[in-house]
Amino acid sequence: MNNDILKTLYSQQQIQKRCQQLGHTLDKVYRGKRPLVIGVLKGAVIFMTDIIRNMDTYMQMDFIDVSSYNGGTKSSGHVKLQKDIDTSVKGRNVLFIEDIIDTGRTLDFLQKLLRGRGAKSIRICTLFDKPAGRLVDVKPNWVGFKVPNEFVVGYGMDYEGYYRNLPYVGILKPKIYENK
Ligand SMILES: O=P(O)(O)OC[C@H]1O[C@H](OP(=O)(O)OP(=O)(O)O)[C@H](O)[C@@H]1O
Ligand code: HPA
Ligand SMILES: [Mg+2]
Repeated sequence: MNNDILKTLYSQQQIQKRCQQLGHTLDKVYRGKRPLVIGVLKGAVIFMTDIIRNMDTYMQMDFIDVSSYNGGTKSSGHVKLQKDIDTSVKGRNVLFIEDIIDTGRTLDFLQKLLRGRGAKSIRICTLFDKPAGRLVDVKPNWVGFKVPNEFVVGYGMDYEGYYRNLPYVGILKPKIYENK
């Protein structure tokens, strides 16, 4: 897999350090609020498991599965709900955990969905933010790192389902996805 990466953007060590910092910040914010922490499948799984272990806060977790890239490098423009959460969000403090916000479509869809179900508060923590990709106005409350307007993989982020298990994040060589 390493051979397919053009450039490393953030190392495993940098990511782990940032997870600790963000976890401690969220710990202070959510202490006593019993949040429902929702991971957005599949990309957020790796970050979710790292961040919550840096929080000494009573919380519950759930997962929602939406997809719009279908494994490729371009958003289809249509966010499809593949699997819903099992928990009621009415009156709950919801914290979304995401791997990346790019066009903003995924989180725009999810915020609207849970607002309609009566969540008390909805906040977003994303490890990566690609502001130059934004097509819909979504503002995360906490961001780990910014990434340039390139297709990035690793630490949960995929191309055709691969590379999620890379412990670091890098730019994928365009030759991997060109002529597809
Ligand atoms: O801001 P956006 O343009 O909506 O892009 C961000 C979303 O796209 C990716 O998910 P994807 O739909 O590829 O599903 P996956 O998490 O299963 O890879 C990523 O994990 C985010 O959830
Ligand atoms: O740059 C990206 N890489 C992987 N998945 C993504 N989903 C949105 N943007 C990206
Ligand atoms: Mg995702």
